[in-house]
Amino acid sequence: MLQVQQVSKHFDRRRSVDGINFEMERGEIVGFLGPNGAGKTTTMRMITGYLTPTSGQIWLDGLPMHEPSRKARGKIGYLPETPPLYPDMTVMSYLRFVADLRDVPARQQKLRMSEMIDRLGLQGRERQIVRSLSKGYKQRLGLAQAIIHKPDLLVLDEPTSGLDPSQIVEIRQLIRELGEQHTVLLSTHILQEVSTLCSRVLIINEGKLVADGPSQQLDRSLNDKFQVALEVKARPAALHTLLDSWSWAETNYVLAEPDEQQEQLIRVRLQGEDGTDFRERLSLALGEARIPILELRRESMSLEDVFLKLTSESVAEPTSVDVSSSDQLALKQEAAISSATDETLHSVIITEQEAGANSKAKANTNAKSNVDATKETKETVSSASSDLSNTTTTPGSDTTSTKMKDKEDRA
Ligand SMILES: Nc1ncnc2c1ncn2[C@@H]1O[C@H](COP(=O)(O)OP(=O)(O)OP(=O)(O)O)[C@@H](O)[C@H]1O
Repeated sequence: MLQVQQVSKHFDRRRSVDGINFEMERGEIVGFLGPNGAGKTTTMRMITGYLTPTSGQIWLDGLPMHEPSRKARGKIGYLPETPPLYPDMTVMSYLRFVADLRDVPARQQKLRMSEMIDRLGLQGRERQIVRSLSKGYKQRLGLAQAIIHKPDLLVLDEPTSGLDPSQIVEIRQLIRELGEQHTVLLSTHILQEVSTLCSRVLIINEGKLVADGPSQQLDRSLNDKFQVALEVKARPAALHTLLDSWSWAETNYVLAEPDEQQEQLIRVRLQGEDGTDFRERLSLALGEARIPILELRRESMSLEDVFLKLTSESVAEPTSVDVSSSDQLALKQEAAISSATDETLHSVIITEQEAGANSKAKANTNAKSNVDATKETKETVSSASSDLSNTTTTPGSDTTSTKMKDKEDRA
């Protein structure tokens, strides 16, 4: 339905959007994510025909949006970050005005306006002056103006930004309902919003598209091996011997006190050879060794982890399904390191069986700098969006001592 082909936008020679490509199918709800200044709004404004691309083409149902005709514009509904409302009009007079602008035939206008009132939950507010509406109701009216002409594609720029939690829930529900009849492109900083609303996610960073795929699949493509986080009570020495004897799970890291002979709480992250779930086997093996399990949970990257990873590094090509093994290695190191506290980073030794001795040394250095980069990005992103920072979690943050070993080192 929508084809964005090699689109760039330069402002004063600065590339705000840099050669992006993607397509959207009818009926999709696509989340458009990126840090502040990444180019989301600029891209959306080009798709809606409000900005002309410096280069590239945008096609909507075969009509060129890079040189939009009135007919092409009529196929799009757009809710910018600040809803385009006239504060001195009443709700009804504003809807009539927009219906006129959007070429809704005069004989259909009354019906269409009352449909908008019902659909957007604006009953009882028809005669209210727009200025006096709450932010949530202004957003509803903004959505009404975006769909009054029954567009095929709905483009929503941060539709829940600045709303209180109950208004966010209401607007999300409305978007979900709108998604049943419209194709939706939605930009947001709230990753949970993408998980709950969107079938697919696009991530843009510094004007370039760095990821495109179903949100679930993005997580898997960056994390294709089954991983578990485990907390047990054992003597580290005994646990190491047991872990070494398993061929079906590889130890990513172990967090334990230095005393190898002292029974203690130990945190372990294990990784299977592939995506097979080995939790049952693991619990049986630990039971047999009489090692009590205090916690066992599957570890996967959250959408937030994916977002932070992809926006904290420059990626030339969008990640859709595959990543290189070196990328996976860096990811594991980053994940392991981010589980340790700041105080414990100095004692971290990276474990990677598939990496050679040289790359191990390099990995160690990279891992530490990754921590700084990741922390910095997290700070940037969280200052940019309080919603994002609310969902940040780093397992193992209360650990007092970190020791990471691999089987080779111990041998
Ligand atoms: N009209 C303009 N003139 C000059 N620069 C612009 C203009 N519009 C956008 N930019 C620049 O383009 C870059 C991308 O901006 P854009 O608004 O698209 O980012 P965004 O991802 O929507 O950010 P945010 O999440 O903060 O809204 C920024 O560096 C911005 O300053």
